[in-house]
Amino acid sequence: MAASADQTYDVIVIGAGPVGENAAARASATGLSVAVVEAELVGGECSYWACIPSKTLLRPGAVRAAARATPGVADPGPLDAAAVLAWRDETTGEGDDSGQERWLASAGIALVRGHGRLIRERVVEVAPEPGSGDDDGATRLLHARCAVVVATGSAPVLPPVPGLAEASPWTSREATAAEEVPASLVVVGGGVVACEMATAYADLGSRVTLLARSALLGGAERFAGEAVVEALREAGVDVRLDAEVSEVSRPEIGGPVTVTVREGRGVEQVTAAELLVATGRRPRTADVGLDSVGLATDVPLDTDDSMAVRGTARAAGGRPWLFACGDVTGRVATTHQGKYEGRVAGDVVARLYGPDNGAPEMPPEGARSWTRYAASADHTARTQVVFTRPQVAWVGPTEAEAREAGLPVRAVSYDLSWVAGAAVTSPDYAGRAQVLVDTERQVLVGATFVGPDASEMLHAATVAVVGEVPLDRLWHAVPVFPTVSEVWLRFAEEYGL
Ligand SMILES: Cc1cc2nc3c(=O)[nH]c(=O)nc-3n(C[C@H](O)[C@H](O)[C@H](O)COP(=O)(O)OP(=O)(O)OC[C@H]3O[C@@H](n4cnc5c(N)ncnc54)[C@H](O)[C@@H]3O)c2cc1C
Ligand SMILES: NC(=O)c1ccc[n+]([C@@H]2O[C@H](COP(=O)([O-])OP(=O)(O)OC[C@H]3O[C@@H](n4cnc5c(N)ncnc54)[C@H](O)[C@@H]3O)[C@@H](O)[C@H]2O)c1
Repeated sequence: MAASADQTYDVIVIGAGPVGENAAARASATGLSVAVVEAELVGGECSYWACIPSKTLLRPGAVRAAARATPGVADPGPLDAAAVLAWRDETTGEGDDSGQERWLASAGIALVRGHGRLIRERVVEVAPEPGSGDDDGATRLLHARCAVVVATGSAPVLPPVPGLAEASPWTSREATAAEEVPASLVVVGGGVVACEMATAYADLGSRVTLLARSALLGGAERFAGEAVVEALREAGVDVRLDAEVSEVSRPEIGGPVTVTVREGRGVEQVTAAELLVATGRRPRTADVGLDSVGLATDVPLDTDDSMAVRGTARAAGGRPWLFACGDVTGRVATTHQGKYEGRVAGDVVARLYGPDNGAPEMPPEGARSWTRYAASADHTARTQVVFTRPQVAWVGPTEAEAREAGLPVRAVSYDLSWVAGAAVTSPDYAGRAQVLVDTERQVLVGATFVGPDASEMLHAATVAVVGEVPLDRLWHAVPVFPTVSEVWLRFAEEYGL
């Protein structure tokens, strides 16, 4: 459904990434009229330059490693890089978002292509983006009868290193969309993007150097980052920790790039065919017109747990009119957690403004925890998987974070290679898992799994954490023999049950 001329909708969502789409779908399903404004591609960063292409680039290496670790399976040899990149293109649709556009239409959601910006309360100006599709070159105004949801995502940050910007380095966009595999690659950063892309490009045959200023995967348990360092080194990646990049030089764009690195032992230069900078992202709030409604720009949009933006005037009846969800809030930067926030925002808007469709009553602010009207899991049960080899998957706080928050926790750790399921997976199976038990309440508050396919083991822990399942009840959740999930029995035994 293409929108035309200036129009009024019940709800306007700025940004049609995975998060905006979810907010729009939940609000629209209740009968509210909804328009989403998109400046680039419907589906957002995740579909074209982030989650989907990166996971496609990582999967062939994981399959090859599994084959190599299984007796009797022939070594598949080097990856066919051209075939991997072609599969990546297939999964991203090569930037064709017509499928997502059809999905919006089928859900009855209007799509307005262009750059959306608030110009006053509940009024969004949409300026055409060159080449963005069905615009007729005219700026249009969209009026929201009820609410505006900002879901504009985030953009990569380049640190202010002399010569870096001029060297035109790759960010995650270029790394996930590359048409060729560079012979050598320097990766700056030690977070999720750096670790995943170092793994993928080493798999694809690049000679990779990873420069991290501290340990790897700072948001995860330390033992997880250490396992990734070891595995990357085994895969041939030159991992340098405590390495500060002080200068970058690239005499010719497209030519070799030289990075000056300060390490404990002195100053060194590393030259490679390409440079990837993966030093974090910032919420995209600079050009959304937030100043027109009295909010600061270029900082994360501060929301409460109903995803209502704090600091804006309220509509009649004290109802909030401005909501935000996903990366733009700075709460959590993953697709799944952002989509959860999008569902919360959509449900809150629908309950506050929509027709009565039998949805549960919304409790007063402060009493909404664990209802569909509050993104409570953002605080206590956020989940993340890093698709390195080994994979790193966790829910809830790390042990250090839990202690800092004053929780009385005991960490119970177990070597995954000791369970029968590991022995029948591979003779070389390596991994570690840890749960955090709140010793006063006798429930799990966090868990970390490091190992092959750890991603698929996480959800059991998430259910236990969110459900606050008492340990003596968890004892009756009998894990299947011989699976790696038998570690759950070992956790209980180690804890003393
Ligand atoms: C390399 C990489 C790999 C990742 N892998 C994973 C993963 O495996 N799993 C995971 O959970 N997360 C992953 N993430 C994180 C994930 O991509 C983000 O958390 C997710 O995309 C956030 O969704 P969003 O809808 O908030 O923002 P986005 O996906 O960024 O979407 C925002 C949309 O808003 C549009 N927009 C912005 N401003 C305007 C405006 N003013 N007007 C109109 N439209 C506008 C943009 O064009 C975009 O389409 C990865 C990130 C990176 C960089
Ligand atoms: N599998 C996934 O869920 C997945 C995959 C990729 C990205 N993401 C999300 O995307 C977001 C961005 O990822 P990211 O890896 O860019 O950020 P990040 O915050 O995970 O890591 C940033 C890294 O850059 C380093 N750094 C920061 N400033 C620096 C500087 N000036 N010089 C040198 N190093 C510097 C930090 O120490 C850290 O190691 C993350 O929040 C992540 O959640 C998720």
